[in-house]
Amino acid sequence: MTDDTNARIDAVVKNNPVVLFMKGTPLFPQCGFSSRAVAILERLGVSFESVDVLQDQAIRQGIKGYSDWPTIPQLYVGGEFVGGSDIMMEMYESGELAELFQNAGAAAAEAK
Ligand SMILES: N[C@@H](CCC(=O)N[C@@H](CS)C(=O)NCC(=O)O)C(=O)O
Repeated sequence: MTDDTNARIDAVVKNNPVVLFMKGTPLFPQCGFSSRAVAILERLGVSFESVDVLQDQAIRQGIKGYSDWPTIPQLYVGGEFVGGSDIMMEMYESGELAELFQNAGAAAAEAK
């Protein structure tokens, strides 16, 4: 991955509380895994920034090296990699994902 791609990914991840790297857009996901990730976030009522990796091959490949995770979608909360759609689903079902967003929200509120 080039330094430029790494810097672009880093900026999106660090400057947005919740970011989903996905295929397609939340309105028109282009893959079942991305669609599932969007559905989980929408179910939790979380507002998020999305990045369509199909629009940028450098980001599509670069994000895998950035997180050391081989697939898309990828969820980042508070600058940290959380996981793909399987992990999101497990965390959603256990309540862990809702808790993560609550804690992230509390941290953002405290920082103000
Ligand atoms: N277990 C993963 C599966 C995701 C997956 O298999 N993604 C594939 C198809 S969308 C992928 O990213 N392949 C590499 C690529 O398309 O660059 C998850 O739950 O997120």
